[in-house]
Amino acid sequence: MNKDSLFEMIQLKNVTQLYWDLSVAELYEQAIKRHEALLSASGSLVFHTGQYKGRTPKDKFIVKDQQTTEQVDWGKINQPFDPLSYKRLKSKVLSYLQDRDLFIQRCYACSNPNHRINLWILSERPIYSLFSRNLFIVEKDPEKRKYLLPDFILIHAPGFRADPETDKTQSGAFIILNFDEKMILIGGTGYAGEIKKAVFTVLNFLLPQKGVFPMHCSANFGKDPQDSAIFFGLSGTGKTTLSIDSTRYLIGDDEHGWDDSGVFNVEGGCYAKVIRISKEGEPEIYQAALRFGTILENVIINPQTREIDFNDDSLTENTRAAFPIEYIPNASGQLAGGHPKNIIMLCCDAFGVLPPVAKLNPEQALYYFLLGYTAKIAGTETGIQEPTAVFSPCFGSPFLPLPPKAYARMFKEKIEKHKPNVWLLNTGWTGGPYGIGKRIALETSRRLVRAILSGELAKADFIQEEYFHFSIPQSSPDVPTEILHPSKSWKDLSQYEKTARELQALFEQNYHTLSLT
Ligand SMILES: Nc1ncnc2c1ncn2[C@@H]1O[C@H](COP(=O)(O)OP(=O)(O)O)[C@@H](O)[C@H]1O
Ligand SMILES: C=C(OP(=O)(O)O)C(=O)O
Ligand SMILES: [Mn+2]
Repeated sequence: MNKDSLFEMIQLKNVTQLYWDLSVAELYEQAIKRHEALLSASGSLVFHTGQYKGRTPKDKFIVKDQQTTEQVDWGKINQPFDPLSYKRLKSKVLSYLQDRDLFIQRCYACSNPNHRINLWILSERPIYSLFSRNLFIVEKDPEKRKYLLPDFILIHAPGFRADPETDKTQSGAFIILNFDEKMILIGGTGYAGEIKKAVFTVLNFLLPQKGVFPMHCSANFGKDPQDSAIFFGLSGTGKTTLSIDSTRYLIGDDEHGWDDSGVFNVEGGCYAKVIRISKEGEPEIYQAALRFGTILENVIINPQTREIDFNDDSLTENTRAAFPIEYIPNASGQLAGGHPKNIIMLCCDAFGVLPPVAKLNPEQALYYFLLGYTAKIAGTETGIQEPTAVFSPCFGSPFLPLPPKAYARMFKEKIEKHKPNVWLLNTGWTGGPYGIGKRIALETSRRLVRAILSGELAKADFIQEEYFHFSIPQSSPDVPTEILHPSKSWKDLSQYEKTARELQALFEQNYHTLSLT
């Protein structure tokens, strides 16, 4: 593909210079030269995203074409965009890109060759070219890379702002997926996570068409690549942190597919939260975050010494490190593993009602998969901070174009066929709700995960919990038994019973609002 055919394909005109597949060092130079980023004392590259420091689901749209009209679960999450407005906005973005430099990375998503999707990521800024290089999979052979034709093109113009009135967007920012044209248009937002999650959303539409189950989960395996485990969970529940473990080999930290041969990573890199990260708690991520090639997003850096301060949350809690998966010492190298023997559903329960670990029967597994529960701490406003329950069906509703039942059906088929053990793991509060109890120590969650994955925990004695009816182990290696059951860890038993009943009612209410027929 040469410059002219690219221009013809996406009607791009008068770009000053096109930079194809720049290397890490070249992208560093470009980003620094343009004052987009600062070199840290340890070698990573720090950049700040401006107004947007997290995803904005209300700015995301899917263009209504024949295929999407019929198949997409339209509503609050999947918002339609009309093809004519898309055409107009796209030409505005393309005129904005005139007389600018443009950085292109040719890479792909899905490590399984049968499901590979080639991507061209075009950005006006070199830092996002480096992000794409780090997060997606890069063809090692430069000759092959040169001839990589795109299945999807992503045009990224963070400096362009839409006018909601004329452009039919919700704000100056937009993430628009066009399946007919096989294009993704992102503008007005500098949060790098939008790039990877937009591609994931595309795959959540395309993979099911081939009978592949796409999952918002992390994955790793033990000594045997067939002994794989997956960890479902909403943002902040521990997918990245708990799947990166010195006793296991990492397949991936966020997005996977499951087909007849097992699980495979969609990506080739990690996007780890680094707020208050410690060398002791998360040694693998900590060292990766400091390395040459890693991008640190919205992390604070000393303007003179160029030392990084991971404790500084003055820009956001959502500070991130983006690096290739090889930066994790025990990355598996093959980005794939067998059919999961264990499935762990993570939640961060700020009500402190769910036990640190519970075993689920297949029916309960399907119920919790559809529910997609976690609970967060409400914004830091003055006064009391009440935990708020979040329900995100299939642990990823912002990324799922199809109705939840489409993914639930695949989940059910997979667990019926491969019969994994399914567990619920609360990485949130214990001994009481937020404000009274405390967050379960990362080390405790790690021990529980190791006991699950070694097969040890399945051998424990279990008791059935009275509100939720799942099975709680009576003991687990190296974990104090009294923390395993909330009715024992809470000081105020009647308060526990009241909160448990309330949460149970919330679960039922939410489950019934899902249309599953
Ligand atoms: N018990 C725990 N289990 C897992 N993570 C914990 C725990 N306690 C605190 N954390 C912190 O919570 C965050 C979990 O985030 P992360 O692993 O990035 O979630 P995800 O990948 O699901 O978005 C990390 O910053 C981690 O240090
Ligand atoms: C990148 C994201 O995913 P996660 O927090 O699950 O790692 C995100 O939600 O923006
Ligand atoms: Mn993550």
